[in-house]
Amino acid sequence: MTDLRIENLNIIAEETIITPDELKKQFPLSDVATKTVLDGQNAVKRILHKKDKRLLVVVGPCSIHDIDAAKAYAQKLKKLANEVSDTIYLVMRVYFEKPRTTVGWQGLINDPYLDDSCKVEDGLKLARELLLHVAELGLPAAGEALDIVTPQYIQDLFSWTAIGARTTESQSHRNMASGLSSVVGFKNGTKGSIDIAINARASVAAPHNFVSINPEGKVAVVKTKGNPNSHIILRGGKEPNYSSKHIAEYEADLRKSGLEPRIMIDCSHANSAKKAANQSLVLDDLAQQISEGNESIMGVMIESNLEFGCQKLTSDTSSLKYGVSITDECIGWDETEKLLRELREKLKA
Ligand SMILES: O=C[C@H](O)[C@H](O)COP(=O)(O)O
Ligand SMILES: C=C(OP(=O)(O)O)C(=O)O
Repeated sequence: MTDLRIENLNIIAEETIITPDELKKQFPLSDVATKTVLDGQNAVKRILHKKDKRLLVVVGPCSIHDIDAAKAYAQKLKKLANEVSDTIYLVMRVYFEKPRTTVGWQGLINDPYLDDSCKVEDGLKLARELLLHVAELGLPAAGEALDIVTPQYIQDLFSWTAIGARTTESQSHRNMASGLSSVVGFKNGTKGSIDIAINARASVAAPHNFVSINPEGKVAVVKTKGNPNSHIILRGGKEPNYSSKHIAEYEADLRKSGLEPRIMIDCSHANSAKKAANQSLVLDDLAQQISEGNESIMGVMIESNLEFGCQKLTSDTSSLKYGVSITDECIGWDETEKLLRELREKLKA
């Protein structure tokens, strides 16, 4: 018999999950966590608007795949954050959502057991529990908002948010980011286009209306008033784009668009040719530019983990090495500590 179906031809299953309100009831914000996020959001806003002269450093694993390792990393980072806090404001990269060039593991929320079982509800619970743990240490957290619905579940625990290179030009992401309470950074495109990040800044500052879900999990039209707190992130494209020549050009582009030139530089991705060992070269160059008087560099991003490098995710997850990234290469903890202490000395000088 002819199959007469005209929709859902490619859908295998649909499963309803916990609502944002229910998840927040299970993992409520404590007073300490609330204070961490509020202080974190405000500190980043002050840095963005030049009311705080410190350099914002977003540092941490390329992706979180092991909760215990992430907690151990957060513990170390909190100590270092206190040590360098006179010149550097540290925010931990707690990235749960990974965009892929083609296909691959899409992060802890999408697939928490790393085995394609894709237990998203468990992923959301693990993510919220870890974010609460980090906030209760007094450490602010940074995330990439890749999925446009999951912010309803966890965004109250982030002090800074990125929109990635593959989604900066997306209307849905700009709509969603216009409603975020934190500062939002827009990456340049994977091929190096800066105009999409500049346009995203203009877009995100404006009010938007879009379909999403509300805290009770019902489909809702969300109306935003626009997010006035944004900046661009240089992550390299066909080639690195952090040199003083590149930065001067982008400062001029931002000014031409009527935007304050506020720029974060990602030491990883195409700026390091995805080689973790190159991140220190980028950081050195930026420290030099700042000491020579550059005032638009407001932040840097570093991909760092407990251990150097990366490892392939295989079906035998029990063979994974502790503290090693399963996505992009990261620098290890010892180097992270050394680089940030040196950066502090250079900035002080
Ligand atoms: O930061 C992570 C990766 O660069 C990004 O998710 C793309 O990864 P892929 O090219 O390995 O898919
Ligand atoms: C995916 C990331 O970066 P980009 O969007 O620049 O590729 C990231 O920072 O994890």
